[in-house]
Amino acid sequence: MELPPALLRFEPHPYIALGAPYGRISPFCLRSGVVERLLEAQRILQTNDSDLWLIIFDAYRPIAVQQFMVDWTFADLLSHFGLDAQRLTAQQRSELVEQVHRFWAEPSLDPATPPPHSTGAAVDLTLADTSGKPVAMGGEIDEISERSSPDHYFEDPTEIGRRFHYYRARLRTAMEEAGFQQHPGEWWHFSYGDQLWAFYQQHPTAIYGQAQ
Ligand SMILES: C[C@@H](N)C(=O)N[C@H](C)C(=O)O
Ligand SMILES: [Zn+2]
Repeated sequence: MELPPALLRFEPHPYIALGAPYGRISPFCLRSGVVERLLEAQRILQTNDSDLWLIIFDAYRPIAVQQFMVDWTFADLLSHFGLDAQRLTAQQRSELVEQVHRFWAEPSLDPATPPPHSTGAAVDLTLADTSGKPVAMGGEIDEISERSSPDHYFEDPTEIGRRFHYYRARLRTAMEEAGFQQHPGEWWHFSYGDQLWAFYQQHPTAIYGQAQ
């Protein structure tokens, strides 16, 4: 189902802005059981701090878009390091591919291993203030760096580091209390009912497979 207006979203959608092939499909869709839990997470968040809101960065992602974003991220890394795709050594290529797949799931077409967002059960999100502006979390969503680890600022003694950790903890606590599982390497990625959730929650199987 389409996300309700009670949940803020990034506009324009970041991957549509990059030209990702959604066709007529909305990226702001999720399983209804997942939407209910998101609303519950926002309610929990606001019982502790009424000035904070959830803001959705990305939700449902067709496999063609997963492939597009894997290719886009590879090209972005090439340009970041000033490398030419035609002149890569085998080792350089495999190191770049490994970096991409530390953050992006394989765009698998096998129904037994669907990419998380293709199930409609995974969501990338952050916190916003009362004006709808995303809160500084000490790293950008989709950033390929050590800062993306949820506990990156855990022992940071600086005031700003403590603030980043505080907001990351607020997001995680609200989402976990509503039943979500956080990705161990990405502070912004949560799911309910997909394979990653089942693995960490020791649930015998995922609740949701690839959505059509
Ligand atoms: C990179 C991020 N947007 C993301 O969603 N990562 C997970 C692991 C995925 O690709 O499903
Ligand atoms: Zn994600």
